[in-house]
Amino acid sequence: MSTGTKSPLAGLGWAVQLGAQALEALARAAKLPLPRAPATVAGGSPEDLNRLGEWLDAVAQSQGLELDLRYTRHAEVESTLLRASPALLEVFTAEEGLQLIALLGTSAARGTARILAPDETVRDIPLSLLTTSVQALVEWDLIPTVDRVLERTRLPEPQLTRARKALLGAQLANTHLVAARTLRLPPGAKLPHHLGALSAAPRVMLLLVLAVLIQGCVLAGWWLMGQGAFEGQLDTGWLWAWALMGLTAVPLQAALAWTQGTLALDLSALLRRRLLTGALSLPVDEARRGGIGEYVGRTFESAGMEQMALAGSFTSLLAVVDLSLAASVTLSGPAGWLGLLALGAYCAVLGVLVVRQSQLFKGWTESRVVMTHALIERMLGHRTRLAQEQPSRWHEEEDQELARYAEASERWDAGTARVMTLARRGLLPVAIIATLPGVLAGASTASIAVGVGAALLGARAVMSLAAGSLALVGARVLFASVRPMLDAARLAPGATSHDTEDAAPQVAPLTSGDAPPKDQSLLELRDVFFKHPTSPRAVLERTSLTLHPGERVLLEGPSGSGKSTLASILTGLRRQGSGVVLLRGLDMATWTPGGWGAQIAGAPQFHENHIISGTLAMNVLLGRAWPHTQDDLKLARELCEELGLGDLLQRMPAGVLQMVGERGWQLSHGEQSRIFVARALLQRVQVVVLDEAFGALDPVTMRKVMACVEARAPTLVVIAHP
Ligand SMILES: Nc1ncnc2c1ncn2[C@@H]1O[C@H](COP(=O)(O)OP(=O)(O)OP(=O)(O)O)[C@@H](O)[C@H]1O
Repeated sequence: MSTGTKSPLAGLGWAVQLGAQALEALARAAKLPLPRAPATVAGGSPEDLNRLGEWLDAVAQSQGLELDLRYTRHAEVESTLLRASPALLEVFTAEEGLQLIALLGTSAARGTARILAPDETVRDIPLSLLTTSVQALVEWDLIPTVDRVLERTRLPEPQLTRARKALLGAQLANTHLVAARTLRLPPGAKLPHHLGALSAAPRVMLLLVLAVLIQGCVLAGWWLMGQGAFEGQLDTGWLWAWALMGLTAVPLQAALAWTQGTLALDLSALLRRRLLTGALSLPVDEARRGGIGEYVGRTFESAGMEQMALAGSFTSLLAVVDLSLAASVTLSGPAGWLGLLALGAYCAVLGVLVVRQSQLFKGWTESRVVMTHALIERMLGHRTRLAQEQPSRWHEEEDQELARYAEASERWDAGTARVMTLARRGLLPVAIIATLPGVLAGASTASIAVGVGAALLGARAVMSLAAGSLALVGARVLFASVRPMLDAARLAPGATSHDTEDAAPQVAPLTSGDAPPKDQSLLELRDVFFKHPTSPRAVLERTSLTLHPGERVLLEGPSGSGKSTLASILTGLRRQGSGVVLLRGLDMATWTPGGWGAQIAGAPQFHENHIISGTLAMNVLLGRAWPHTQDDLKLARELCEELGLGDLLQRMPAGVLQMVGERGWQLSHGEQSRIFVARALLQRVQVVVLDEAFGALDPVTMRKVMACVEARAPTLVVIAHP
């Protein structure tokens, strides 16, 4: 495929070994915050190009950032690149092989891409060139075949190039590839950093300016009309001026809606990402405390919070602009300072009523959360209750919960109706009373008209402000129930690195598969103590354990003695109460959760583990980078066969790509437990911890599984009953 000519991308791509520098330069150019002390990543450069993605993820994490994969079809690479920046791209050229491109931006109109070259100069290149180089990642092994076909056609250039492109496009129509890795802040990064990255402050300023301009146009229009009418010269010129003011407001209104809509979308996406990350990072005991029902309840509440917070903030913001204009018009009307005082006092009364509403909303929300929790519990325990509970008791609690909910709803609705009616109708009479002294003192007709206009404007602003404030107090109440999840997002990988100004450096995932020398300890526990907050006695007391590379350890103990608790500490799911836990000589506190997880994997007890709805391959390769490579799929098949699942694979029409889980092929107890073992073994970690993983297996299968685990796990901890 070599043409002997210089590649158009020559000198513009970063060598793969310079991936860390490329990421840092890209982050700086894209104005993303970098930590003062980046975390350590073992292995300065990727040793295995098949694991380049994992290595880049680890580097991004060490810099307090994350890479979001833009996985797309061959034909859609260009449209994906248009929305991907800032991003790191893997490209393939015949002359330089695999390289990285730091993409800063794209322009669809000009068809160009702005990239950061290794000498840190910014260059514009054709977007099509970038697209072709990305597509070449999956094309290169097809090109010789396509060229052989085209050779016989003896097509001249440029038809030959076009024909090659068309043939490759047709062949690879359903092939997926990673078009780009977008560099962004992890969801758990500090809120000001996220708001800065979204340019939230200038966008809010723009909103305010647009709102003032729109109201200015409306007021100017009415002033023109009023002026013309009262001076008796309402000719066509005045009407044109009025119409012009009205028309000017139309594009401004469209710009306002666009700015508000796009900002709301960005903020809502940020909130959802943060919630999702938080839900997955909740400490295991905290997540369990409320149970699955409370989890689901909180998720529902988060949707309500998002809606109320966004709608409430925008409505209140625009209402404040309207109210300020209404106040200034009131001042120039016959009511003057008295009118302003009346407006202020009225807003204060409404404010008190709105705050009172928050108590009612809290009660309503609590009864709703209790109801959701109870409903989920009932659904989960449905069969048990059908079989074992007295039918007469089935709906007893449900009826009581419903009655409490209906009562709380009624109180909230009645209160809201009162506030809104007062906001809608109450200000006008107050404004008229405040205007009376001015009118009696002989104010002119024009001045009275201004007073009426101010009252109408004020009434509208007060109504919007009341609606916005009600939504905001509601959002505040819901925030309290969603807060644990939002806070937990800060525990997610990469999220803590920006806060390391005085904290200890964190160790990001080590991508190197090297184990320490055999005489050095790999994992060490010294005098570990652990107690559940709700329990008076400790589960683990002065527990010590040293594990060297390659060792096989069997942990036995009676039921309730703390074996699973110890396993959860080893796998990093729980932090010990006191004592020392060292991995490769480094204390647990110095590792990021991702860094620890990249070294030790565990298969939790059966009832704690889960088959995810998806393909069998996805279930066993859960710990590997997405998308799966052909090598990964081959290994997954091999391992399943070693674990005695070969027969199952043959029965499944789609083999390892068969859908399993709740909505797919229903796996038996023993099959599921072997999938859990395969999942732990395929994580490319140094230590595998299996917690009662063989309980559901017959003796022959168990021997087979044990042999496979012995052969595959570099270092092994098996937990079992005596
Ligand atoms: N949230 C909690 N609050 C208080 N005690 C708890 C909590 N969770 C677990 N425990 C207790 O901690 C102890 C240790 O539990 P663990 O699951 O580690 O035991 P185990 O040795 O693995 O038992 P088994 O062999 O039966 O699985 C048990 O007595 C359990 O009841």
